[in-house]
Amino acid sequence: MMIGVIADDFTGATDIAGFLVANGLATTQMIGVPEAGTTVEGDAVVVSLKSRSNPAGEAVADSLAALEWLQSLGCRQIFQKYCSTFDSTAKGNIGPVADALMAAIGTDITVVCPALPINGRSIYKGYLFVGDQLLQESGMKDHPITPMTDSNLMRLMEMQSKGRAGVVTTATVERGVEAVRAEIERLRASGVSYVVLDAVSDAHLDVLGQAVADMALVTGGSGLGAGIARAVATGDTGRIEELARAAAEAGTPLHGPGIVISGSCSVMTNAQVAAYRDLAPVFDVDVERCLADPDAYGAEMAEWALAQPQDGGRPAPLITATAKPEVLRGIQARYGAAASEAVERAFAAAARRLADGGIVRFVVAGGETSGSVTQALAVSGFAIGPQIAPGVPWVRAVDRPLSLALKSGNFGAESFFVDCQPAEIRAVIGGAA
Ligand SMILES: Nc1ncnc2c1ncn2[C@@H]1O[C@H](COP(=O)(O)OP(=O)(O)O)[C@@H](O)[C@H]1O
Ligand SMILES: O=C(O)[C@@H](O)C(=O)COP(=O)(O)O
Repeated sequence: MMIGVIADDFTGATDIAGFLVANGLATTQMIGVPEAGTTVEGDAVVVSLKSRSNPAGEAVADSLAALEWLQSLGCRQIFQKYCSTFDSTAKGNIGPVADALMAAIGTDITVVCPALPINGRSIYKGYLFVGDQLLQESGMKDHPITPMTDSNLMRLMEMQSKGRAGVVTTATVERGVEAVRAEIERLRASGVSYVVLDAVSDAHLDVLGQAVADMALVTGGSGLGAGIARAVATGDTGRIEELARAAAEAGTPLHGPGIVISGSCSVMTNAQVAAYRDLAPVFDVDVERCLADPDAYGAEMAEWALAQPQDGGRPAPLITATAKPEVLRGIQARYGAAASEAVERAFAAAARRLADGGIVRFVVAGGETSGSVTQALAVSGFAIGPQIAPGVPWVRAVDRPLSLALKSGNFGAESFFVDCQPAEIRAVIGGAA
């Protein structure tokens, strides 16, 4: 096994797994840390944790347990995967987890690179941009759990971790692989532990992937994962085609009734919900009812969805808690973090009942939301299929007949929920081919 990934949420895990497969590495995604002794074949394995927003001590313990299992498989590189919008404030978990992984692995240096240019996340002089905006000016400033008010990755890492941070700038990246390696070494010798890597294009990620392919620990987003995969994959086009065929077979969504569950409040998910609302039956979640009795209310959502006909070209029903920033601010001012937790718990209860009721295709928007839903479905791992949009592959549960599309908050086009419908339904309601 070459690469072991520890992902801090479930959409992040499917995101990087999809890019590793697309760039030539046979990859399996595990849900939580498998029992000791569990073995997996392939070039890469991704452990999905739900550790982005829990207390740092828990995130560290879960990540170290994942590390131990990955080391038992003989992984020669560990990849700490977090969000391309960093999703980690001054008190966040990325620094504490990175500190703990460095100590456990026995290294004094790692890199920090959440860039994902294909989805508009780029890093310039250590500042993270989302599209044309600094991270702190993007929709991420209003995130319900991790509002991002700083865009400087060096500052964020130094606030969260024990180490000092430095940066390899675009100018160095453009001088090539050896220049990047030399700069990382120079920074290490000067006492830096966290080297932020600038990247504004896939060409930069190619250079970076080659430069860090031999490091024991790297940290970042799926863009760096793709760069490393391109650097270490055999380059044999036959093998890449064979992997693509295997992925298509493993990941092709199952036929049968589906559901769309949306718990992300991102700008893009708001637009996707608005677009799908005109086409499909919709259940708008009442947060107060989630707070009052999440399990009973979740079951009620599921009964509503199961009663919606899906024959005759009708799209899957949508259950949504997605709210605009001003509405969310009101809810949070009134109920605090309990509101988000209650919504997640209600979605978990709904998911269990939906699967028991025969739903075989789950499209879920939001990382925390996807974590709750997937954990409720009690699956142990995913085979990774083709990407619906960059960073969102179809995945197939390995131990039950379930297909899932776990969508990161800001990923996918406005038509994403339509794009996830079977071809015969898209032919009726429109959407991508
Ligand atoms: N209307 C709402 N009120 C309060 N919290 C909400 C509401 N809708 C969703 N949430 C919560 O917001 C969080 C969104 O996070 P997540 O699912 O990770 O989305 P994203 O991928 O956009 O970060 C979840 O915990 C979800 O339960
Ligand atoms: O890099 C990304 O944006 C994703 O891989 C990711 O981590 C998704 O997290 P959410 O936005 O919370 O879904």
